Amino acid sequence: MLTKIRKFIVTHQKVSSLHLDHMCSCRSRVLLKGLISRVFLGRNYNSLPGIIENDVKSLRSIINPPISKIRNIGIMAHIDAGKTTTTERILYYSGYIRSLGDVDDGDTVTDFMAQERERGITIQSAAVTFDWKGYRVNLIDTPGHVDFTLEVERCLRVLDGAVAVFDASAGVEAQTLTVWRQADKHSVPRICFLNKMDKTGASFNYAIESIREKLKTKPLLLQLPIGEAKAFKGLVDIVTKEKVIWNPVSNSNDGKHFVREPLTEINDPELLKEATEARNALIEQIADLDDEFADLVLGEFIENFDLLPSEKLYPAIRRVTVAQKAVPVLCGSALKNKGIQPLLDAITMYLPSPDERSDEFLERISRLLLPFADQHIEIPSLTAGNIALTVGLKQTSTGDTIVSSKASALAATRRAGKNEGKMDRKNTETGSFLLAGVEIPEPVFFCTIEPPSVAKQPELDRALNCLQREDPSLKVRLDPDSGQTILCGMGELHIEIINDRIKREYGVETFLGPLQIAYRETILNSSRATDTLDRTLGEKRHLVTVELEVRPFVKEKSEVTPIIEYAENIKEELLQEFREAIENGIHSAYLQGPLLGFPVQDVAVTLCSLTLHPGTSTTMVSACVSRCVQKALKKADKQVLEPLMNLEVTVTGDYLSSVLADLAQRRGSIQEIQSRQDNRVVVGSVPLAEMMGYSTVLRTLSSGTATFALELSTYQAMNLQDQNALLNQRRGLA
Ligand SMILES: Nc1nc2c(ncn2[C@@H]2O[C@H](COP(=O)(O)OP(=O)(O)OP(=O)(O)O)[C@@H](O)[C@H]2O)c(=O)[nH]1
Repeated sequence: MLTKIRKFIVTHQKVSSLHLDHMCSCRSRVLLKGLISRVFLGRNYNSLPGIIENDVKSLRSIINPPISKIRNIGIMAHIDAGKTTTTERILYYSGYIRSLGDVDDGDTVTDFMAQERERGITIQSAAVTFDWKGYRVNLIDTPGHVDFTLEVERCLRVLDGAVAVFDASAGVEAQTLTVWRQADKHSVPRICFLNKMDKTGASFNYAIESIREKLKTKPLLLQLPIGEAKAFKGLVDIVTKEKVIWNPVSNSNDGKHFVREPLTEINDPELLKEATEARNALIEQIADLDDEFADLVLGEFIENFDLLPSEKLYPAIRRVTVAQKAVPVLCGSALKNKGIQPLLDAITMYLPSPDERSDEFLERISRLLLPFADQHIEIPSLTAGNIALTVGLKQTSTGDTIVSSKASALAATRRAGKNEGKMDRKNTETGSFLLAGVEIPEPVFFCTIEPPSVAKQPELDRALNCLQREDPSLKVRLDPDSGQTILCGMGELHIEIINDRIKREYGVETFLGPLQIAYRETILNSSRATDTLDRTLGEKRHLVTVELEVRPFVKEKSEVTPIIEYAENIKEELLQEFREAIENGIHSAYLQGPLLGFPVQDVAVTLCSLTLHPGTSTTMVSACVSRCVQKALKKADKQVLEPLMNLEVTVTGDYLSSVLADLAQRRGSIQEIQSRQDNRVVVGSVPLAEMMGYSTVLRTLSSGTATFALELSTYQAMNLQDQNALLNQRRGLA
């Protein structure tokens, strides 16, 4: 059997991120993407007016941050929108300068050329590096003047994200349009910052409208201003429904201090109403752009968006931002020191790291090693026919084939075909140049696994992720009801070893729940159901009606993959567009059976009819089909299936009878008893549920002489009595 087709491009030592060397030194050298360009910045922070050496925070506060914690960001805008002032505030709040510079006084950090200071404008791109909440940010302040567009373009080529600064009283100005197009050309994800909210004439709504109209982009409103122009006081965070107010105790107005407070019905009824409406609109907007988020919203939160936690919104905002489907919009006043810290948070939360900007099918090999038992020797290259190890692959799992490019895989396939002289046409497809992957047996045991504290959950997730890629027979899933992490493995020992490795190799103490059997479910007769889903999300109406039938379908080899059939009256065009969505819906319904929530098998589905309102999303079709399948399954007579194991016990003759007697009590059936030299080999089958702790019992029965092997044979129907006992036990009745 061939594994899933996955191809990766392997690039050796590809430099895809922006490396900033010795940023604090006199002539900082910036190594740009692909080592193509070099920009020399004549800049000495330590000689700035008002800044003495000790004022500058060490850039080593995060040593070698992981690539996921790096942000290479540009700051771009029309002339005078306030980039330099914003950058100055950023450096101040992140601790790299102790006093605030002012473009009007000519003492900012980034405008360091004499001409820049004299004219109060930015000409050359200046790069600064700072750390913010565990992230390393390399930020380039680009010129806003139309004469220096080339400089902007030079920067954009190497940036992974950008902040576009606007004058909130002017909205989108000419140069912003030009820079925006350049950023489009280089596919740079962006965040908008509506600056100068304190200025007379500042208008949040006007600026948003002009972003929508002129930049032809979808603004994601993440904040609302509290007051405008002279009345500008602070912000409402729409995601968390909190108000953010700067300088609460007003002995200092440098903006370092601010408070975040939840909006309440008593203190801020108007703001709370506005924030709730804006949050609901934001949720609808993101659901329209991101299927994963739409699934979440439609599944759990459609009745009440207030229940959707902020933690679920952040990753979705990030995804649509990185995919450039929409642009988060924040606001503030750099000059009046308001709104900069949330902007910094947004940069780290929503803009991509260098590795996220590379091709999604790109995998980097950092080192090649030759194995000598437990010693490894690093080698520069490897020729065909050899075996070596590599480290650091992030997206590859056991069983995948890695190729340097589609073209090289095709060429290799053709060459192989020529040599063998018998390749058929089908085999000249790239996909056929795959090594046979590993056949992964279905896990039969599962148990919950928990870290010692919630804070350790990410470490546990990381460990499980790595272990799963190494060992595809280990499966990890989340229990949709309890939210617990579930480990599924091949046996007691397998799960024990995994648990032990998590402790030793990843340093996470874990707690395992009791080991449980992975049952399956099926139905005994056919049943029909109809379901309709009618939702309006944003401006779109999604309306779908499905009618389908489920029926028992036993194949020679039972498996969970559903058999799907379509009634003849379903139009071919409809199927072409929605087949995948329908099948995804059926698959997801099969994952949780109607009796105990175990996977469903041996059931065929016939889609009898499908009617759709034009524009209905595929996610809605999936959701409706899934719900309808579950409804139909629930109506049928149901049956639990239990794993039946092939068993071989090797035992000396004197213990044979006690082993057989014990197996009889375990609902075992014996097929034959073979003789192997002095030993007897008992071959039979037994339900897995009866084999918990069998190794200890067998050891006692045979004084430690017998051994046994177990392997999944099939899933068989439980008899009614055992099934009822199991159902009662599961429902807490026994
Ligand atoms: N009222 C108000 N004025 C601001 C704000 N931010 C910047 N300014 C003023 O706007 C003018 C331009 O600010 P800069 O920070 O130099 O703008 P820039 O975008 O870097 O300009 P270039 O480098 O020339 O492209 C200066 O006079 C600032 O004091 C703000 O939030 N509110």
